[in-house]
Amino acid sequence: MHKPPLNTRKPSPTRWFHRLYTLVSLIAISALVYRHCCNIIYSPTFTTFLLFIADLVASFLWVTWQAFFMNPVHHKVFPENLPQVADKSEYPRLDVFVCTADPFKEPPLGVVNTVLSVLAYDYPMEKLSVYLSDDGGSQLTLFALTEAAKFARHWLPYCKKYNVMDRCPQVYFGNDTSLFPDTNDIQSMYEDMKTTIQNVMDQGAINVDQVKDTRTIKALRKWTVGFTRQHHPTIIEVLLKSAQDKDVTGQYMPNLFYVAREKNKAIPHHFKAGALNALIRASSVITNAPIFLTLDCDMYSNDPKTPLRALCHFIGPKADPKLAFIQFPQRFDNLNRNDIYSGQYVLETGACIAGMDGLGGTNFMGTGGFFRRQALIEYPTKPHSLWNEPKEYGDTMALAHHVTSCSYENTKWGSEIGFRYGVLVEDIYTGYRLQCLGWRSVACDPTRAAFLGKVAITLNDVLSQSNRWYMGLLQVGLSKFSPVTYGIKFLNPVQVMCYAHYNLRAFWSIPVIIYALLPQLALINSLPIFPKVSDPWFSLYAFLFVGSHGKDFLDYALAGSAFKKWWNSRRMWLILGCSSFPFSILDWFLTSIGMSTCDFNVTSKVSDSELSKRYEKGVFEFGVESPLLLMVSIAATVNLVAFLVGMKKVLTDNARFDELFVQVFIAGFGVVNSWPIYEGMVLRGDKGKMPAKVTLKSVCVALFICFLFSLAF
Ligand SMILES: O=c1ccn([C@@H]2O[C@H](COP(=O)(O)OP(=O)(O)O[C@H]3O[C@H](CO)[C@@H](O)[C@H](O)[C@H]3O)[C@@H](O)[C@H]2O)c(=O)[nH]1
Ligand SMILES: [Mn+2]
Repeated sequence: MHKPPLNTRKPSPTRWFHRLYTLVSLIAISALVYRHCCNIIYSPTFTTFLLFIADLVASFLWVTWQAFFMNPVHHKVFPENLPQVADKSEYPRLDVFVCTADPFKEPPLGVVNTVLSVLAYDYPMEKLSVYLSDDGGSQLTLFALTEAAKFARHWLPYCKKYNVMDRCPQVYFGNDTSLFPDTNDIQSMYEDMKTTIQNVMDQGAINVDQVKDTRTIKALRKWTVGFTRQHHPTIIEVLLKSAQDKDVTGQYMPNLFYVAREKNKAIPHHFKAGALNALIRASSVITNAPIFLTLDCDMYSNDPKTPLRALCHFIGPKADPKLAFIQFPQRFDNLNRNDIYSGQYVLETGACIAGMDGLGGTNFMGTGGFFRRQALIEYPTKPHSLWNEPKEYGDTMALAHHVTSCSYENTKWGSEIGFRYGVLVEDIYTGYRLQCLGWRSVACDPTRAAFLGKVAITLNDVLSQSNRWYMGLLQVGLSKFSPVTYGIKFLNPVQVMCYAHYNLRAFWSIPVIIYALLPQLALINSLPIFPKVSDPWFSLYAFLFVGSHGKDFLDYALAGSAFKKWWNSRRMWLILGCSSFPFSILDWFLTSIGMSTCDFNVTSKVSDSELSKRYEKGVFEFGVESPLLLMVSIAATVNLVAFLVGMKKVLTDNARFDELFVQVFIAGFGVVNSWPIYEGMVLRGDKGKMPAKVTLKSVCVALFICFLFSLAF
């Protein structure tokens, strides 16, 4: 019998345009490199050398960036055809892993909203299990989850009865919902749950004596004296058991588990990768679904049919047996209109994943990935036993406790199986290592986002998050598993370029810092360092600048973004280039010589209403004193000084215009981009302005740099 397709794969027609563009630009870049080489040979100065290095690094990153556009493909899925391909009873079981790590940075109310949104998936209930991993080891989180389990008994049948789309209750009740006969009832139940959770959060701790439910009391009593979040035994709680627990209409519920793996101060826990591996093992014992989904605690489900979309790749006669994971790109629901911090990563979560999809497999992004369990527990060719010990534990739960203990980690976990350890970006690293083993991956990017999460909304949070990411990426890029030396043996060379681009992106700081200071300092000292406007080489610079910015703008426009959003993204690249990126390199260096340990600083998902309001308005949030912000202000100040001095020079002496134009332009570009920084430094009076100390320090340092260089030139 002919079965309709579950998915299709189409190369994007835009690839021809990208390839042509890349070719033309490669010629221009070669000309630039030629010019630099001549300069180095015939007028070797410190300046020519620095400019050469800057352009060389920028060219490398630019060329590797083009790799993402060489062969984009789009996968489409047809969940509506599933009934003709498989009976519901044949659907595989599905485990969902939700990770949380800190009840004060990741409010439990948000966490349980995510949990509720996936519990309410349109999927056979007896096949669905949700595991919450709590690296914060917090009673608050467990308590919130028990409340959520009670509310779920009402919420799930309500969602199914009215076929609700927004199954995250916070979102559902936040929208103007259509009123059904029982909407008010369910809403007040939700509000009650919210108040109960809020109350214990306000107290900051749980008074077990105030809890009524005996099962919950028993669970909470596991937090004995001496229990800390860094040091405690495993806690696994079964909050809903599919075969027993029924919702208010008498239907079976999914399974729901709370897991806080054992922590021991003396044993590294490997952050999220460690948490996920503990869940893989615990769930292998308990439910052992062949497919699991990983989610960050802020990434709630925005579409109840998402697992069915994932099935379209995993089942059916044409399913790829070597498919390791399906990535649903990260999307966010709290972005402001023009996305001032460029948190959406428009291209990285759009064009780039389509690009890598066409080259052998999309990168894994940490959240929104449906995995074939087998891919993480064995080699594609060599079967590998999951257990390093015989199953002598009669009781499943005892075994589950055993496999989530720290001592269990003393195996191949993190090196050959499971999410890979040793770097701060376990996600992209694990995806990459799987691909090196011959596994493949695809992207699934439905019009309605499958998941929605939260972007960081203060500049410092954004910068320190990027600091962590790019440090983690460097850990891969500069290790023995670097795509350039290791990946190249297994992957498509163009895909290697993509990974190399991500892994080495922190070096973007080299051209940014050089271009943010050198032309400006030379300008202050009336030293021309670029071709005159009348020089034919000038047109090469103009072409490269306009060409690269124009292409980038076009890529954004094709992704449906407006000009301002694109502009903000360009600004963020400059900001990151002088703050997070150099710090990532420094961190990498300090860690590799053993002078620093890498730490996963969890991004805050809390936002007070004042802060959210300022973010909504699109003003930058500085607020805290931080070296990251200091770097940005220094660069901004140098550019302002240089621009003013330079303008005076070219206006008073017309003859100088020709030779100093490029430098005045670069300083001016810096000034325009730094506008929100100046506002934060001097024009604003609100709480989010740049702290006076940072402003003062940066002005002093900037003036000192200017002075120092006037001696050097
Ligand atoms: O020791 C830890 C630290 C973090 N987490 C969880 O990891 C997730 C991501 O942490 P977050 O602070 O939100 O980091 P982000 O930088 O926003 O996360 C992005 O980058 C991470 C590292 O590359 C990926 O794991 C994430 O999926 C991706 O969204 C959250 O659910 C945390 O609860 C843990 O479970 N244990
Ligand atoms: Mn996050």
